Amino acid sequence: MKMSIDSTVELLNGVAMPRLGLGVWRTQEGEEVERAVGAALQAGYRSIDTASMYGNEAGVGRAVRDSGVPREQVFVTTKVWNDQQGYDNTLRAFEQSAANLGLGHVDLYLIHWPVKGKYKDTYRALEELYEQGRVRAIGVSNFLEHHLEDLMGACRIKPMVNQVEMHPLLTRKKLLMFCRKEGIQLESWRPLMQGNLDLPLLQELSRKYGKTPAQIVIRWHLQLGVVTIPKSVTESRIRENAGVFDFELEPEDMNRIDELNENRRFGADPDNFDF
Ligand SMILES: NC(=O)C1=CN([C@@H]2O[C@H](COP(=O)(O)OP(=O)(O)OC[C@H]3O[C@@H](n4cnc5c(N)ncnc54)[C@H](OP(=O)(O)O)[C@@H]3O)[C@@H](O)[C@H]2O)C=CC1
Ligand SMILES: O=C(O)C(=O)[C@@H](O)[C@H](O)C(=O)CO
Repeated sequence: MKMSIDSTVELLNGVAMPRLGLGVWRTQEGEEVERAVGAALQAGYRSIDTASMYGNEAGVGRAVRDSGVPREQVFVTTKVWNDQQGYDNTLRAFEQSAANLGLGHVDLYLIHWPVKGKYKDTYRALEELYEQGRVRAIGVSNFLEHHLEDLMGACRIKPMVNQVEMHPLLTRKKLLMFCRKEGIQLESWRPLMQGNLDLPLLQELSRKYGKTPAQIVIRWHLQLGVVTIPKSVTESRIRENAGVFDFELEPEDMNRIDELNENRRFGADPDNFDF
């Protein structure tokens, strides 16, 4: 029998978060981001992942407002950038992001990267915003186990989400287990390896299931219980990437994809970044 997957996961505080969202990194502010977000909402997406660093929060907000989809049905994530961290700076950065978006509350507010010496103060500001009802959920991004342990030793409200680089060449099994044990929802960025999908196994599975390599990879994330946010500005691909709820990868194929792991990052190492 086909494994059916709900369209949302329940976060630690009971808030429902869509399992699939549209990522908008390097999607230009203005027409490009408005078109992409509009196409995604029309295709059934109900989650958009932006960040103050992406420079397109205003376009995301306009596209959501103009879509005709009720605000409460759309889950919008944004993130505090590295040079905005610290308690007071983060509260200010949030006001700017909220004004850019123009959507009232923010659904999920994340610390973008674990800036040493600052992320605990930054997180205190996120707790404050959560308690004030300005954000429906809070969490982190690019946190390794040691960052999470350090933060959880100091915070009052457990992070609800950890958004990290994850894909078939970087499977993050230990971190995934750790987050599952803690009830922290893992969310994968760069899920499609930036479009580098021409691996022989993905081509083979594409033929076997009658699905594209991108759909095979997105389905692998979903069957692992990971929330994912593939990016595209191409309408046909935006629709394609949402066509992942009508088939199921067999357990042995899930394992074969797991075995592609090379611990290979396309992005920065959270223990060694400088931006
Ligand atoms: N928290 C963090 O630090 C980070 C978060 N992110 C988030 O994660 C999102 C996704 O990651 P991202 O780095 O954008 O990379 P992805 O792995 O999502 O890949 C995006 C690339 O793949 C292409 N693509 C999309 N769909 C398909 C398809 N069906 N077939 C072939 N190619 C396809 C896109 O092209 P095209 O657009 O031309 O269609 C684009 O070039 C970001 O947009 C951002 O929201 C990303 C990096 C870091
Ligand atoms: O896209 C993001 O959210 C990121 O944080 C990264 O792309 C990061 O900015 C980076 O890779 C810088 O080179």
